Amino acid sequence: MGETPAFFADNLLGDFPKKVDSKSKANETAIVVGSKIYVINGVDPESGSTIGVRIFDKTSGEWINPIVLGTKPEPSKHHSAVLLNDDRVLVVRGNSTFSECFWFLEVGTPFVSEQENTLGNEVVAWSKGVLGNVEKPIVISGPSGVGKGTLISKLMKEFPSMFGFSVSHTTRAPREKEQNGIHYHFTDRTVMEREIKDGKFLEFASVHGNLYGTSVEAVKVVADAGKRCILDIDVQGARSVKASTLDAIFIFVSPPSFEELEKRLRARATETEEQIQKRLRNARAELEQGKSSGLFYHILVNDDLETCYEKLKNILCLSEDVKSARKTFPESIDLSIEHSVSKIDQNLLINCSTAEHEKASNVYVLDLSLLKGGAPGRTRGLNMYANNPLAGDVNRDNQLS
Ligand SMILES: Nc1ncnc2c1ncn2[C@@H]1O[C@H](COP(=O)(O)OP(=O)(O)OP(=O)(O)O)[C@@H](O)[C@H]1O
Ligand SMILES: Nc1nc2c(ncn2[C@@H]2O[C@H](COP(=O)(O)O)[C@@H](O)[C@H]2O)c(=O)[nH]1
Repeated sequence: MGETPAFFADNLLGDFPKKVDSKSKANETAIVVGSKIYVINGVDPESGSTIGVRIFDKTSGEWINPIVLGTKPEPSKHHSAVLLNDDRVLVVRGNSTFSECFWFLEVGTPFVSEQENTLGNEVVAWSKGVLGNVEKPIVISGPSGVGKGTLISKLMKEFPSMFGFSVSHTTRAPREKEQNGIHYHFTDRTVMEREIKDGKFLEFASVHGNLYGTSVEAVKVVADAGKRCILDIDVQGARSVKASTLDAIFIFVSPPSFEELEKRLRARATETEEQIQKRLRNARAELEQGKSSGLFYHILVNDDLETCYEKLKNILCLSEDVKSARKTFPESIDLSIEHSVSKIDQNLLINCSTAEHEKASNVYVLDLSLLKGGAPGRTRGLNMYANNPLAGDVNRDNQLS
């Protein structure tokens, strides 16, 4: 049995408050769940290592080192912890950007129980909290030259904070204006084949003689930014996504005629004649599959661009109201050592006020009512807004001063 840290030895014996934020000078938090106390050690970032978790079993008086699953948060000099629903602990890391601030330690969720049964050991599992009510990803397919990229660019331009593009990997050579990491991750076939074997891809396909694929990371990056992911992939890729765990909306874009498709491909002038011929041959098969496979619930004919774009927005329920309701989250908040957190119903109040900054609007409300997902991936649906107690008004538009 390990040594009980002095700061909460009394609590182990006494009436340790349940469901209450706890904080210690030793950068450890202790959370009571039934007969167990979960001790989270923030670790001094200078000494490295990852954030640690131990369990004290009050019944046996023993310390347990659990198997820790999921991606762990980076060490943090100070953090707070709050128990939610008796099955997960919300950890708020100090001095952190939003994307690294909120973490969930699952201690009694169905996932953890299942893993405990399989592994025959005490298990805890981390998942990262992601801001925003990210909706289903959108898969857009259609023959080469039909206008998928054009429609996606318009959507991203009009709703920059709402949509994020899944940057695919490809073995084809970059076109003149294409940038690595923005339009594609341009890569070698041998490297990509190895990464496919290593399970790094959600889907991949051989398209027009080259390999194309969506990495798991490409989709995660978009979701972590609190945005809805758009995938521009071929029909084979769409089929693989449909068979995967990613729950997406599938849209097929069709040309008004084959002649018009050919005209657009030629006018784009990005392919050689041989490549154009190959793409047109493949287009016939893609059009057939797109319309008859039952894979695509939405089929859009891209005749007049503006009309087609409006129809796309209708499918995605992008009315003017939705547009104006959507606001971006601030980049980061300063959770100094002084911060405190408290839970009221489904809201977590994070108070970062200090003596010097007491006039500043630095009380934040984290809305936990729409949580989705969880370990071993991400816990999504966190919503946050600033609450200025001095003005007595809640600013739900996230416009932090
Ligand atoms: N509705 C439209 N009317 C006329 N031209 C269009 C229309 N939509 C797109 N285009 C043009 O057609 C060409 C092909 O469009 P785009 O590159 O977006 O196709 P794509 O489907 O993304 O092709 P690929 O699959 O090869 O990437 C571009 O030059 C674009 O400007
Ligand atoms: N299955 C996948 N298909 C993809 C992916 N990224 C793009 N594509 C499709 O390839 C063709 C050709 O694209 P181009 O940029 O060379 O013109 C087009 O139909 C895209 O939809 C991917 O990751 N997976």
